[in-house]
Amino acid sequence: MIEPSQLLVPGAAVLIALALALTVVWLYRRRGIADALDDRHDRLKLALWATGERYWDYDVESRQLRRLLDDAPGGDRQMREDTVAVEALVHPDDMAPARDMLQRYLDGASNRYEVQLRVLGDDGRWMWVRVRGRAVARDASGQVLRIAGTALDVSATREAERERRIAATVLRSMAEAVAVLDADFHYVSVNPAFLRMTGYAEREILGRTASLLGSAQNDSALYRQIRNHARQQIQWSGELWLRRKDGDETLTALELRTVRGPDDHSMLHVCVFNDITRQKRTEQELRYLANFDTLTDLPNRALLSERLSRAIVRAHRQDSRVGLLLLDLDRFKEVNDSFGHSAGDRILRAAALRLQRTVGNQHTVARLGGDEFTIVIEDLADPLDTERVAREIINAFQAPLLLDDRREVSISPSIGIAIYPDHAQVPTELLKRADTAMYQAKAAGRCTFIRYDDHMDVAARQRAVVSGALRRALDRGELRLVFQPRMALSPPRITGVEALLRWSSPEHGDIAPSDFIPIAEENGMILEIGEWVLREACMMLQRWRQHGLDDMAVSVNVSVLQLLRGDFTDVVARVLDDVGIPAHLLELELTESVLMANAEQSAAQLHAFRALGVSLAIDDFGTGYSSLAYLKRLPITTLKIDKAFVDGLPHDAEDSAITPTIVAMGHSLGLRVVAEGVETRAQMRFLAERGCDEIQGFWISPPLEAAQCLAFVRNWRPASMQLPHRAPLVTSP
Ligand SMILES: Nc1nc2c(ncn2[C@@H]2O[C@H](COP(=O)(O)O[C@H]3[C@@H](O)[C@H](n4cnc5c(=O)[nH]c(N)nc54)O[C@@H]3COP(=O)(O)O)[C@@H](O)[C@H]2O)c(=O)[nH]1
Repeated sequence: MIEPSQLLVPGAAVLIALALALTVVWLYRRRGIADALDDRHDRLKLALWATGERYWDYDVESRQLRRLLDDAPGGDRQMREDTVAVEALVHPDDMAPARDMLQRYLDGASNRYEVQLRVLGDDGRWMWVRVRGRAVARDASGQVLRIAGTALDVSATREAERERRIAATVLRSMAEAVAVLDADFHYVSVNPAFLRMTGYAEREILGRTASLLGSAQNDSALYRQIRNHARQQIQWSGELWLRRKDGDETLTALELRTVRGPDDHSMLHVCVFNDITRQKRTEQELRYLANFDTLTDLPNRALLSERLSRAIVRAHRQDSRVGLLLLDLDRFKEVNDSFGHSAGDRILRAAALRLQRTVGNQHTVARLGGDEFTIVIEDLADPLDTERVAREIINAFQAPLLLDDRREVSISPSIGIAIYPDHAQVPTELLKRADTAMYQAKAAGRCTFIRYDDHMDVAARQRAVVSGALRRALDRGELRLVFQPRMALSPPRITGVEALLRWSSPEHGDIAPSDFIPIAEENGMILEIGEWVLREACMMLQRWRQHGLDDMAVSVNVSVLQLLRGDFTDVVARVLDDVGIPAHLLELELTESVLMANAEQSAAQLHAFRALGVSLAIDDFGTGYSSLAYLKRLPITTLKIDKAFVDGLPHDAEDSAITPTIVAMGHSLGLRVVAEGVETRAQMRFLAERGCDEIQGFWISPPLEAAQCLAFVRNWRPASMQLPHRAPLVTSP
């Protein structure tokens, strides 16, 4: 029989064994669970490490944050963690957004907690983290007690994003047009400046090939060159025409670089375009302005010098000659002043055209300025060829130039010729020689050409010396006036004198007015000298008036420059006023050519002189090209027949026919007619018999010093002249 105690013992033992077994199982399972947990923990740790995320757990009430710190995986299985107050961790500026987000989440406005903020890193620096979390514990009423989640360091991403945004903003706001093309030269990105430059919308460009903007102005070799550079990843820069959507073409400065695309495999061509159309145009305009004369479109002095230099270098190499023609339009200034400056411009343009047509395009025709032109003739086989060209030019100018539809003007050239290497070796000297020759052509009577020779230089140098001396002559008192009496024929009496200028230079001796007045006109001194002459002549007359010669008049020669000076009427009025002689006793003599060339322009001024009461004479009448129609419109009082028509009287048939005609014509216009250069009694008789009003010339008296002139006039008696009775007026031979 089994004792209950015996029964108990095995039962207890079973129980104990069972308990032990259970304990072992439990312990075993617990160990298994712990192992499984450790495993999961490691996996979580691995996952967090792999994603770069950090685990955190936040206690809403204590506002403490428990962090699982980021250790290297596979090492210590004890995860390091710490607990910090949120305020100690989060950047003060980001506390508010963090709290706001928390509140929204706690209020249920957001189904997860997500925010980006700066937290203090392990190294003590702020770093941007993206924080995400959800509630992991709630109380019975559903209130969130804890939130757990992960935090990811996004500093680098944010920096990259910031840089991308800056780059995009810069690209958008860049003045330069930027286009990015893929490896096959298709547009993949363009900026607004590019769209503005090309006139296309973005959708019309993206995906299209670069040839969309191709221009025929670009050489196909240029495209090949650009593409080759791009493919070889060599930077390319240069000029490229782009054809806009509207068909217009834009010249651009292109900078092309090839870079790796974001995937690191593909190539992207980044093109930066600058619109240089205007800059180029400005450059071209500047180059044009620097080298061409804008009025005639001919090369200017600068370009001429360049071409002439090159021609000389070539001629030197080939042992050949270069001819240089320097051409000046005769009396252009007078024509210009007469017809007005815009007409003058038209004449210059027409002259330029005629020159170019005459010499042909193979020779350089340039405008040096004013009415001066040059022609460069290269490969001169014979120096005489320059004269042939000069002759052709003079012939070409025989036909008048068209001023406009209705008017035309005849203008002749004077041409100076110089030849390399015969006359000079360098362009400047060659030009000087041609200029000297041109002056000689002018002096020889204009409308002609003259080839330079060495003697001419002496004359040119002398002219320069005289010009310099003349500038000092007034101040040094080297100028004086002489006076030539003028006599009325019926009844005979001395009516007045013509004041004539004389220059006695201590260095150069007596210089004739015909030599120095053109120089004074050239260098502008005539204005000062002319005013001096006017004042001196009036003062002398006033002195003679005080000696009883109170009905005598004085004539003063007026040069074209004085006439054209706007204030000459004022000068005359002031002198008359200062000196105090009656205006009608002053006569201004203007040469016929001056007056005719300036008829239109100066008519108003002549009327102003007449309004002052001053008399006006046409000097050297018959030598110019006056028309009666013009004469009639001018308020002239006197006509002075040029000595050239008096010289042949009374025997020369032409002079004998012309002078009475001029007398009759003058009278028909109501003018007083004076014959100049009367040297003989026979001339005087002829003129007196034909009704000429007055004479002047050596037969009465040569020009006299002031004192002698006064004595001459005072002592003059009509009987001494043995004057004839007036013959009937003859108007034709
Ligand atoms: N603008 C100015 N021009 C002036 C002035 N003074 C003179 N001149 C001009 O110079 C030119 C030459 O003048 P000049 O050498 O004085 O000769 C004058 C007379 O001496 C000369 N003359 C007069 N009578 C005779 C003569 O019988 N025979 C002869 N062989 N010569 C004679 O003629 C000149 C006068 O010419 P004109 O003026 O045309 O009446 C001359 O063109 C002067 O005008 C000045 O101050 N300003």
